[in-house]
Amino acid sequence: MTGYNSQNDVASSNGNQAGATGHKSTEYIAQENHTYPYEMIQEIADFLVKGSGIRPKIGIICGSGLGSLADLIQNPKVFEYSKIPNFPVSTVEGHAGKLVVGCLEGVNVMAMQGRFHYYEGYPLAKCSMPVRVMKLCGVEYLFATNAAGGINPKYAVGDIMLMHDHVNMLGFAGNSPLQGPNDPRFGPRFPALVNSYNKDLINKAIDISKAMGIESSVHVGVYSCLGGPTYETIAELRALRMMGVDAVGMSTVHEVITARHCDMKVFAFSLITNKCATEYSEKKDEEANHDEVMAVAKNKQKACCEMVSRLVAEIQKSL
Ligand SMILES: O=P(O)(O)O[C@@H]1C[C@H](O)[C@@H](CO)O1
Ligand SMILES: Nc1nc2[nH]cnc2c(=O)[nH]1
Repeated sequence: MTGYNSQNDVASSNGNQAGATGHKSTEYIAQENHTYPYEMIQEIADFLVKGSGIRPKIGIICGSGLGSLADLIQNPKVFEYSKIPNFPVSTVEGHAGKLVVGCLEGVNVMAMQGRFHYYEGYPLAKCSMPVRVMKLCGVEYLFATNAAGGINPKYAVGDIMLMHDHVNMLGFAGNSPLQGPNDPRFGPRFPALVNSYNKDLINKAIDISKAMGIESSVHVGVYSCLGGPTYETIAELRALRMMGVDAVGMSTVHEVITARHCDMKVFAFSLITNKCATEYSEKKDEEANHDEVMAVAKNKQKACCEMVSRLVAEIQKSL
């Protein structure tokens, strides 16, 4: 271990502060931005590969209430986040805080039962750090799932939206998981994000939805991530709709950015857990709440699990 702890007080690591030239070292700037050096990510990846004896090809991030996706995994080796060196811990209900490594449909996979959100107090680089860990474990495909509010009036609660693009509201505000010094071993300084969501995987998922008989409740749309933890105001929802956003949440975008930066193929979907009101109303039952989000996710976990395992089986055919 390098001994570096991203939660350390930056000022206490005086060895890395501005030198005689007045310039801050790259390592110091990395610490200041709470980014993880490549070597530290490598150490976490080595710990997981050694501990599981597996090099996963697909990484899965389970959204709120969708942790049962990881229960599909055969011969699972389970790592509690608190036992993984330098890993953050999950603090949100519906995010168990476990990493499950094993086999799904004949493919080695790694699933996060619990992700890290910006509103938990973690900087974006820390929220999406596990994606880099996945990469160094050998992961080539990222499957990211989330619970989201449906803004598109055609979406119903319980529908699935396959993400084909996103609007990065945190990025509009100047925040990025790639902020700070760039390590080219992960990817380029200025990555392009057009075609971030793999078209082939989206098409396969559409075919799967037809085979499952659920195509009328599966859509292809645009997701936007806000910082949370508040749900949106009516004015914000109207603005998002005008921007072409179909579903809104508090995650995924920074994970996708990190995955594309290191050239992973990305598939992502939102489970629509609530309809976002765009008209003013005093009715309490029209307000979004996390209990409803969790209940809908629990109800729909079977379909979500089937979608994921069938898509993994499709990937297996092409390996
Ligand atoms: O982790 P995801 O994006 O699935 O969770 C969503 C966003 C918040 O964490 C929570 C709000 O209910 O659900
Ligand atoms: N931001 C946001 N996140 C959600 N997660 C589940 N539902 C919602 C929602 O309506 N808004």
